[in-house]
Amino acid sequence: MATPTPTTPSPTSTAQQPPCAIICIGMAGSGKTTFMQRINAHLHQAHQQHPATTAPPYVLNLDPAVRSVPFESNIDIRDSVNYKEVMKQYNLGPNGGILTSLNLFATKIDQVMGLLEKRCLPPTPSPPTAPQAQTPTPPPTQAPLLPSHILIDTPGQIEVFVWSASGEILLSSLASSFPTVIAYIIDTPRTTQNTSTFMSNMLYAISILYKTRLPMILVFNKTDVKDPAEAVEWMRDFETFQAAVRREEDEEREGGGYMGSLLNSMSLVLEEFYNGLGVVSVSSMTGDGVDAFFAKVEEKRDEFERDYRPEMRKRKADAERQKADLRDKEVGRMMRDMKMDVSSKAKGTGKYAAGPTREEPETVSDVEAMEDEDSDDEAGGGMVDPDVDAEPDEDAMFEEGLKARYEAALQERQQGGVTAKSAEYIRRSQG
Ligand SMILES: Nc1nc2c(ncn2[C@@H]2O[C@H](COP(=O)(O)OP(=O)(O)OP(=O)(O)O)[C@@H](O)[C@H]2O)c(=O)[nH]1
Repeated sequence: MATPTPTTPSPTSTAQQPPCAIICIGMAGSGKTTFMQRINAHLHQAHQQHPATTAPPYVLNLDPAVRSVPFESNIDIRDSVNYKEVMKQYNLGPNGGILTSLNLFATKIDQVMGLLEKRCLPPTPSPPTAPQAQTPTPPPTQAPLLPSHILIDTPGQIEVFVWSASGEILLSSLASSFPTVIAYIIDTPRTTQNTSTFMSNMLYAISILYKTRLPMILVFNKTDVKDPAEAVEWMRDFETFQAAVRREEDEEREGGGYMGSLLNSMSLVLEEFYNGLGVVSVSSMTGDGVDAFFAKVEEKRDEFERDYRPEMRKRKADAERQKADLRDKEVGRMMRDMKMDVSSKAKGTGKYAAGPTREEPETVSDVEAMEDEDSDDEAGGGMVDPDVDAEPDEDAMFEEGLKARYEAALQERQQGGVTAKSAEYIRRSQG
């Protein structure tokens, strides 16, 4: 099998640009792993041809159930989680095993992201130090080339990855550090068999798009077996699709009815969705269309920076604002509770009531004696006891200090961030 030479020396980006993360998602057997192998080989080849300007990709395998991976991964979920052992230990079936393995892996997301950022992002410049006399400045060293792409293979059970808490943690963590694009791999021969299979696959893609809110490229794979031109035409022109539906109905002379009209209505609704998608035809077997795929990735990278990143920042800022509001409310509530405690203490009704309790008078002479005591107290009332006067200030300072500490503690707890909190949630749910 002839391997085509990459025509674009750098389908890749400039050296110090953060790499684009490409997440390969697709139904079981659609060819994700073969596609990963192909684009990985393509980037390695580009690196060999232009070692001074391009670096090899950084590769992650997130499929815990795959027996062997035909490419070398820098991070492999199987190194930290034993899928078979997980199934045995938790008494799970294959899907539960994959889900639990992903959950266990997601508890290490901080380490994974730390590693990714260390390997794939330029080092943050250290703060300038005061210039010292006689110390010659060392010549600037050449920064190592950064990978232009991060490639991620996922399990074939799409729902397990996309709709799980761990999948969400992995995706959102990646997207918060790198421009991220989803490559939705489609098994062209199977998907374009008929209009309803095609529509089912498109609905799957749309649900992933809306769930992840990341730019998406539809990769029609296995084009060496079947040309996706007809399916692409169905996306571009809904009338062609509706004509195909009618043709199928005529041929089958059954089914028609609601199915045909449902497909027709959906083709109208989906027109908007198709417009936002990148579509490429690829053969992972022959390498056909890989250059076009990387060109599309660059387009989507720009789209991510232009549309998705500001949207992500806005969502993050909203979440931060909500957290801050919640924190203020909690502090307010606590301070109100404390004030109630203090006032009940002042009235002497609580168990910490201030001062010695007074005995109840039993006789008239007792009452007279007590009144005398009171008037004696009042006589000296003009004198201000400095200790008594200082009390409210001390209380206020104590209250302020407590409030500050409480706010700091709340902030610290909340700054544990989504990932740590979610990881904690997963850990608990595993228990
Ligand atoms: N003819 C042809 N076959 C392909 C192509 N891409 C993948 N295949 C075949 O499709 C089958 C499935 O490919 P995989 O790469 O294992 O698919 P996958 O999506 O990773 O599968 P899961 O890991 O089970 O989800 C294999 O037999 C591949 O050889 C292609 O472009 N052309």
